[in-house]
Amino acid sequence: MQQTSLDKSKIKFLLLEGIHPSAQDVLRRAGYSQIEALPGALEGDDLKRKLHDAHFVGIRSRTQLTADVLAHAPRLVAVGAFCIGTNQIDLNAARERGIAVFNAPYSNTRSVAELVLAEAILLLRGVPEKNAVAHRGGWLKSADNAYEARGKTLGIVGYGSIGTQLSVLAEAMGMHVIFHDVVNKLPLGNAHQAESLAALLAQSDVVSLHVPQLPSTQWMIGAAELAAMKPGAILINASRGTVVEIEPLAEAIRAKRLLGAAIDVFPTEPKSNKDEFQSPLRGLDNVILTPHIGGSTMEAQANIGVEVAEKLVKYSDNGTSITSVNFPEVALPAHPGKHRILHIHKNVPGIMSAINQVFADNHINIAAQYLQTNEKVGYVVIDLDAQSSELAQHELAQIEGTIRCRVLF
Ligand SMILES: NC(=O)C1=CN([C@@H]2O[C@H](COP(=O)(O)OP(=O)(O)OC[C@H]3O[C@@H](n4cnc5c(N)ncnc54)[C@H](O)[C@@H]3O)[C@@H](O)[C@H]2O)C=CC1
Ligand SMILES: O=C(O)CCC(=O)C(=O)O
Repeated sequence: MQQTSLDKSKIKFLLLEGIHPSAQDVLRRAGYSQIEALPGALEGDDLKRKLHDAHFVGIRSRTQLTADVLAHAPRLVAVGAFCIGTNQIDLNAARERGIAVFNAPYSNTRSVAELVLAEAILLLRGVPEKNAVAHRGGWLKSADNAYEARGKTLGIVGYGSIGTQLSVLAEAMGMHVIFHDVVNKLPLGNAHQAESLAALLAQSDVVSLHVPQLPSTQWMIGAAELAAMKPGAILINASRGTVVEIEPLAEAIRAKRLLGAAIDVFPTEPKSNKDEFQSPLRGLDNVILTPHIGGSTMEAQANIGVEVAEKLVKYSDNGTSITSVNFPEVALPAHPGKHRILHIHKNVPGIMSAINQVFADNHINIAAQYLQTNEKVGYVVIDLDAQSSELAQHELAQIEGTIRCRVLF
């Protein structure tokens, strides 16, 4: 169980994976000075060593925060995922340790949608292959297998933030849009929901995947699904590398059953820009291979830096956990003149009564109290007079089921 009450000068932020400097600007403006920013991801013992005394860590998609890694981060209060996906973090393990996780659910949406649309147009025209041939000194002037996007059907799998943004852009280009989602979604514009994934695959000239990494999306496009696509169709994956089986895709391209593909995410991705990228798709001219840069634009990265850093600052400064992906969400007002206790506990019967008993037994007046729970964890925030906070924190920390107890001044 962690008991903490630190002033800002002692709070350590570790920012990995080249997070945009806008994040540091936000943290410094908020009064935090202990910030270590590294350009790459860390793993294994290097990651554990760095996390040992960090209170906050910022990562992107590469750093794996497993249960084992989190167990080596005794002071960690919150994680900032400076991206959309949070599959690289064991969210349950974090929650059970009282570690809140925040992300940026919308800041790179547009960047992904624009890239995908551009790839669809280039692939429909066979540009990647013509470009590769020209680089080798050839000249592939031909209209064979070159098509306009206008009038073609785009099938979007996963009609969430990116899928819907892409849908609007594609319709503006004159494409027909159909989509498949596990949830019934309001279609934008003239798009409509396909009856099933199979129906979408059978009708689409371009299939683009925008689902999260989940057990249910693992290998959702394999040999059978590729065979169910229209002959000469195009596949685009800028979601997660676990969604598409790469060998059957390479085979479908080699056999010219599919016209082309654009793949931004891979089952195994190099750990850094210095490592070799290995894939059966290498050398296939009509496959666009990009190094997981769907969200990597200056605009998106600067916005993400600000958005996630602001969430970490709010959580650190006053306990606000709104938009956390694994934690009860509490929006808290400022607490001028009061100390604030943040008590994170297992959501078990009787624990709130034990907490309130501490205040009754010690005659401590509660100025304000906020409670939010989810299935596993409760998060109670209590404002009280400064002279009582040390005693209250000490007593609250003894309650069975306490995960973490922090005081803010
Ligand atoms: N390549 C890159 O750099 C980036 C990749 N991403 C990836 O894109 C994913 C999607 O992002 P958003 O659109 O913001 O997420 P979102 O959560 O807004 O949308 C995902 C949609 O997929 C649907 N879905 C879930 N399971 C499904 C299934 N089995 N079949 C069909 N639909 C299913 C959901 O109902 C939801 O509508 C992220 O989870 C992330 O992994 C996101 C940003 C950048
Ligand atoms: O920019 C990154 O590092 C990861 C982008 C991504 O995949 C996401 O936002 O989920």
